Amino acid sequence: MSPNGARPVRAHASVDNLRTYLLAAARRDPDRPAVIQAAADGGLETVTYGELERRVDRLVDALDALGLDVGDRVILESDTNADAVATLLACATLGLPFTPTSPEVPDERLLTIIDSAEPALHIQSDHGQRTGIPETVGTARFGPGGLTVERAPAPRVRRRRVVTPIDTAYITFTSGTTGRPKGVVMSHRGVIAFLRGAEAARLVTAEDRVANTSPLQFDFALFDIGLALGHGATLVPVPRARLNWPRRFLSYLRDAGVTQVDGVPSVWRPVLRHESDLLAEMGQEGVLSRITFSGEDFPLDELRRLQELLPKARFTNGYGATETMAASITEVPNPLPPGTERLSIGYAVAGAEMMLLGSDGSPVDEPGTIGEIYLRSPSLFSGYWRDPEATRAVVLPDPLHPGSGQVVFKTGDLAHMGPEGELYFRGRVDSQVQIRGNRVELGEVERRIGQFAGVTGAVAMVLPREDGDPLLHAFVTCAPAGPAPDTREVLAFCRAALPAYMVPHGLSVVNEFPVTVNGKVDRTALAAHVAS
Ligand SMILES: Nc1ncnc2c1ncn2[C@@H]1O[C@H](COS(=O)(=O)NC(=O)C[C@H](N)c2cccc(Br)c2)[C@@H](O)[C@H]1O
Repeated sequence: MSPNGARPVRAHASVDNLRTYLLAAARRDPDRPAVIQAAADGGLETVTYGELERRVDRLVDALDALGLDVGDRVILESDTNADAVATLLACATLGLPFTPTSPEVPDERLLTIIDSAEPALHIQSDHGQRTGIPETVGTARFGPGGLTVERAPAPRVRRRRVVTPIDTAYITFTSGTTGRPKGVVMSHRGVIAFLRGAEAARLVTAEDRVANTSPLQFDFALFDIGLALGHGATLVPVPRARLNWPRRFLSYLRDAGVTQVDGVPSVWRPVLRHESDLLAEMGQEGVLSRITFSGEDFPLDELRRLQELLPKARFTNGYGATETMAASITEVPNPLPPGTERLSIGYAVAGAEMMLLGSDGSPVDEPGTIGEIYLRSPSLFSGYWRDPEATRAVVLPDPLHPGSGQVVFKTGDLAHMGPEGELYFRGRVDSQVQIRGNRVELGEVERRIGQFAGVTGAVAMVLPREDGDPLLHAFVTCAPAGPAPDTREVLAFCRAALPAYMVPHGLSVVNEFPVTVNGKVDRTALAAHVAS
């Protein structure tokens, strides 16, 4: 509280603020490396925890001078790097919710987000290319030299005094399967609760160098920042240009001394296809000690090939949704036991609990029976931005104690329980399709096709049709060396193991699967492929 009770010059961050949590290591050992990143001259540069904190505080002063109030939104558009991290920490210090986005997000999507979030400020890096930000939004740039304001935000009255743990740390807009982006509002308390829960998984020590390969608007990137800095380790953001060149990607990891790589399964596809020898060499060196993946099922044949090349590495399957940051972190045996059909998503992280409910809302505790995952978690989001109806659809009264005021998160994911209560992902509720009156889990079809010799990946979907039943169609990628698999043989292979209604009506061989900006397989783009 300010001494004479007058409006404070700036709200001060209390306990449990993203900035205090992520810069704790700067107290202990300011000279340790916080970020190792690509330098302008093409080499690498290190930013220590002490230097990072200095940049944060300089940005706090500059942002504070703009007179924004706790809760005023800031769009942070950048690749992941030390100055982007400093900027989001400066926002956290002042209680300014940041909406992370990245340069490759198309203009019209950014404008949709701006229209919804009504931010006070858009900040991009010194060399950011974005133009056309609406006049109602202030604009600024950040860099190692601090903040440059191009257009000051409209003045406003400051009403808040303290940034509390339940204030919003970030609002990240998910594309959402329904198309209209939904703003996931995450509080400081929520994101810190998940990061604390993840600490119990002991993924990282202070000596680790954690490579982030996700774009900033994907909360996997925020997790990587939190995981690395929260443990006093070193974050190594991988420039997107490097990700598309497997050789440059691997040499970057090697040059930076990366010990862990976090990313969605698709980041490994080009490496497996073009640079398996170099990866095998690195596997023998034993520097890469952990691979953490999340976002979607890791196709098992690709995972097995990755494990063969990295026999000394540990593998971690991170499962969960942005609405709770995530839910579980599960060690994957390396090598996968032969005959493994599915990866476990284990148990919720410390402090949270997953349970299965049947479509009638009653608990499912019979091993093997499919139910929908409901999550009880302190990292539950505050709700969808300006969309109470969508919020009410997924934040539900605790099914075990409906009158208690307790709520759980309805994940929309299906799973079955194993013998010890560990869960196995069985697809999304909305990826169950009806084919000729039969319920089909597309993942089952994909799994069968993926077992066909020479097929390296399979995606199944129903293609809408004006008249008659929707048609089941499959897309496959195949090994670059071998011949393209014969469609008739693949469909016969499916018929040998699947009921007729689960056998695709058509099959298309594609060179590679298109991916969304977050790196997940882009099913919409695939469907358009057939329509074209
Ligand atoms: N490991 C899996 N196996 C299978 N299906 C997965 C996995 N992880 C997700 N999914 C699917 O993706 C949905 C959710 O998508 S999301 O909101 O974009 N979030 C994400 O993908 C990433 C997630 N926020 C996250 C962020 C940081 C760390 C971790 Br650790 C996880 C889930 O509901 C699942 O359907």
